[in-house]
Amino acid sequence: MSLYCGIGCRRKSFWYFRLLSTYVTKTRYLFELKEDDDACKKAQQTGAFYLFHSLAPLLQKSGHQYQAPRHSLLELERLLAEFGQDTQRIEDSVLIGCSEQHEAWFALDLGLNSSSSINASLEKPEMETELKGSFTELRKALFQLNTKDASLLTMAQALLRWHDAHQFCSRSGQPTKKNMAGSKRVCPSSKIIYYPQMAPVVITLVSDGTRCLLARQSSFPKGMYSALAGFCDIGESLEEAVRREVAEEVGLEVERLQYSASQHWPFPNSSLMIACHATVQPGQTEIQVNLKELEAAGWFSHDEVATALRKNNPYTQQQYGTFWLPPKLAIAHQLIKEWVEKPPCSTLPA
Ligand SMILES: NC(=O)c1ccc[n+]([C@@H]2O[C@H](COP(=O)([O-])OP(=O)(O)OC[C@H]3O[C@@H](n4cnc5c(N)ncnc54)[C@H](O)[C@@H]3O)[C@@H](O)[C@H]2O)c1
Ligand SMILES: [Mg+2]
Repeated sequence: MSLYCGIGCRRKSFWYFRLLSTYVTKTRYLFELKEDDDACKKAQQTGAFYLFHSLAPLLQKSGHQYQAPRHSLLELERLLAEFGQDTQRIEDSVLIGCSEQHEAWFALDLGLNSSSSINASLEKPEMETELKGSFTELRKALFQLNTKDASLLTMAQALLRWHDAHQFCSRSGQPTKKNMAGSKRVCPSSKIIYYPQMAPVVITLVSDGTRCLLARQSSFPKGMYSALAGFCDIGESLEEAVRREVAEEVGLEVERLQYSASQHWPFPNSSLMIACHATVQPGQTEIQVNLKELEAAGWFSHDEVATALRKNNPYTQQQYGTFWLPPKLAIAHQLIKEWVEKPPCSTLPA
């Protein structure tokens, strides 16, 4: 529908403007902060900082949940001063988002070696006491965070990790310099601009019409089965990557494919998970597991998967070693849930 309504629908266009404007102005504001170092530095004055130490976010435990506290620039400056550190270190922070009221959010790692300050890693236990929290490995805490914090922290960690790993130009060998927001790094010598990257990964739930195929790697927690996943090769389309991965890992040829959703996944590095449903012909379901990639794979009935989804509690099932599925936050869970609620034989085009 056009946004340029006549007088007759003034009320409607007003609401459209209101609905769009919050998101659009927020997006434009973030774009400005990425492009303009001065504007970004100014945004730090009224912004909020999420703290990390060697890529582990500062978290506070409340019951079974974790929360990520935020600190103002003033609090951060006070903290650094208290530990005898240079406030120049704040320039290492990266922009990770903003509120609807345009309070900019930044992430800063106090443990990684700083490029803008001569100070090495700050003392972790003292910091934790002072900050009334603990720097917790994200892999351990991810599933006990709310969705908003989980998404912000995984993005922040990925960006901080990328900066830490791209301090030098691969052409000139000279140090690269990050822009204020951390949306790129530039080599002053070769003039090459480096942008943060993530690797595309396909994740596919294969079905034969009545059953779905689940597999596990030896590195998975005991008893956990998931959909088939694999990194895209360079030059491959999404469809080619799915076809190749399924053939490589279980020796099957998929014939129909349906895109479901995507997700940023931080482990072990930054990946863009692209989730799909795929089918094989009912007569061509014999699995040949590639043991270099997988520990086991098998067909599971609708009832088995529906029961596992209902009971899914990684904390208890890991202990008893029963068959269980990835937790809610993982896109594999969403893909499996989608199949249980609407098996793909009824959703895929003929
Ligand atoms: N979010 C989810 O629900 C979910 C579920 C399953 C897997 N995953 C993620 O998907 C990713 C890929 O799955 P996989 O391990 O089965 O992949 P895979 O089947 O492609 O096998 C991994 C191997 O691929 C090679 N490889 C090729 N390109 C690579 C790259 N850019 N980075 C790292 N290795 C590369 C390496 O040899 C590596 O050992 C994993 O990182 C895993 O964490 C996420
Ligand atoms: Mg794989």
